[in-house]
Amino acid sequence: MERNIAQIALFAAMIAALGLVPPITLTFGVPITAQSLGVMLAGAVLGSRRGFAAVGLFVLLVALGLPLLAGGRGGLGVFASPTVGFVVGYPIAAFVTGLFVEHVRLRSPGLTAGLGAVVGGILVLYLLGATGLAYVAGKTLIEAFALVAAFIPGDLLKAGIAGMLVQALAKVRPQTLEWLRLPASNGNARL
Ligand SMILES: O=C(O)CCCC[C@@H]1SC[C@@H]2NC(=O)N[C@@H]21
Repeated sequence: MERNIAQIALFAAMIAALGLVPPITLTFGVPITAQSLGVMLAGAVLGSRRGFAAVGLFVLLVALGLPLLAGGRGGLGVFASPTVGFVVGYPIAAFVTGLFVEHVRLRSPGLTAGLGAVVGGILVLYLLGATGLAYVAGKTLIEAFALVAAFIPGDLLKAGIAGMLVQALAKVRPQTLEWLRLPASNGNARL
């Protein structure tokens, strides 16, 4: 229990720390940010429920006004900005990444985590992010998807980094990755 709380707090703090990397804001008001790497890692390392809790805690602190988003932003105004779908989608992206690693077995933990990050941290997050962007900026969903496609190369790189970090963690501290111990007979797909 205490260990869970400590890990959840640690990952929320890590996402906040990644906000210190200066963002590059694109013309449509959504930045390239290192924080989405933290979201991928939270799901890939902690799994679905604890990953959701860690990222949810981070988003709650932002909503309460702490300037934890890249560039020192925070407060309820964020939820009326072009990034609303991404911020609301962060915990869901971590949850889906976690679900993936808990239920799919690939050749290595790193590959499982990397692909989980692509599914949760790119596919699901972009779906929510583009929906929010379309709503706030008065664009069609197709137009919003065309805009957020600009993030794909950077986010594929982040998913690769998440996979490599999880692979290293699986070697030096496998007990951290609780999902590694889930039995294959537990409905897990082996690919
Ligand atoms: O700081 C915010 O208000 C949220 C920014 C969301 C940015 C999204 S996350 C997925 C994609 N990859 C990036 O680097 N930026 C966008």
